[in-house]
Amino acid sequence: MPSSDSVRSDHPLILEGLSKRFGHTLALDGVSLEIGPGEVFGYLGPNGAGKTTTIRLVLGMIRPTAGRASVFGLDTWTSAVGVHRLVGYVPGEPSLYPRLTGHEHIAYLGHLRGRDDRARARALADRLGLDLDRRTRTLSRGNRQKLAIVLALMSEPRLLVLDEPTSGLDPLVQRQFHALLREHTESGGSVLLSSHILGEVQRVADRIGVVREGRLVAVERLADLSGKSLHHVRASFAHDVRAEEFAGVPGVRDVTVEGQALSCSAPQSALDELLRRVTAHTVIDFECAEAELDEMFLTYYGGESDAGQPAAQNAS
Ligand SMILES: Nc1ncnc2c1ncn2[C@@H]1O[C@H](COP(=O)(O)OP(=O)(O)OP(=O)(O)O)[C@@H](O)[C@H]1O
Repeated sequence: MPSSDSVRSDHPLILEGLSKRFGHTLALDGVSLEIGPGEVFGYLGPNGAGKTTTIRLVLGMIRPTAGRASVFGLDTWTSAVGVHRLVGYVPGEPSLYPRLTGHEHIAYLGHLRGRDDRARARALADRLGLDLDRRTRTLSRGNRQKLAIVLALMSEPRLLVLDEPTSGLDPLVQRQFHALLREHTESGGSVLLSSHILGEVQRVADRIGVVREGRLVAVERLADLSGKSLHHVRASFAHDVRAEEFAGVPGVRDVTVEGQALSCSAPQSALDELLRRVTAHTVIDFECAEAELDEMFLTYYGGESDAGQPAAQNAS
């Protein structure tokens, strides 16, 4: 039988009853979670839910009020230096030295870490289309984000912690970035990916945790969550339509029809049938947009704070 410590040291990340209080604010309230080798865990929540607080605890930047976080068995507060060797971090707003170039950042970090990752960093920059010769103060937000990704990935960390990493990246670069994440997980690396946008994590995550008011209210496999993601649908037709035609689709809600215009909300699982009914008519305009995550919370995890408890028990 392996000892409990050796079990822990196999785990890229374990949160156990992790809580953080700032004065009167309980920013994080007893979050427990395990991320396995090769797993991408999407950590979703609206603004102020506690995502950044969790990341700061995972990186050992702040001390838990209760509970603990460990990375490969190392307590992130008491062994922060060891943890930093294993973790690559991409912040939402990278803090870079404005007068240094990309190359100089790479050399500086390599010096701090005592290793030479320049060749790998150059290869990463090439794939992302980043010019390492420019001073970072002249870089666009997207290029600053690319540099942060290069700096986090170049040392081949075993756990990547990403805070809304693709918010400044164009779709082509996002695709490259997702390919890099896949390579990372295929070689056994793990990812904690925090975001308030479901779409951002949906493309890459294996499991998704929903955090609200400091509590983990649900943990689900991606396949189960995607059927629930809520969409707003609007359509204009060449002639009058009746609300009943659309209201009959299971899951479709808030159906309103005003003359020739339909609007309603539908979970992803209902879109196919809804579209069939829409295209039975002559469509002159159509719009389908994923609802903001906050709204999805209100729909599936809102109301009573215990709404997501059964799902939360699946946290493993
Ligand atoms: N240093 C601090 N002092 C006081 N309150 C804080 C501090 N840091 C965070 N909080 C509070 O803790 C709660 C959680 O904040 P946190 O930044 O973790 O949320 P978040 O999910 O990352 O939100 P966002 O997406 O807006 O970054 C908020 O109510 C926030 O105001």
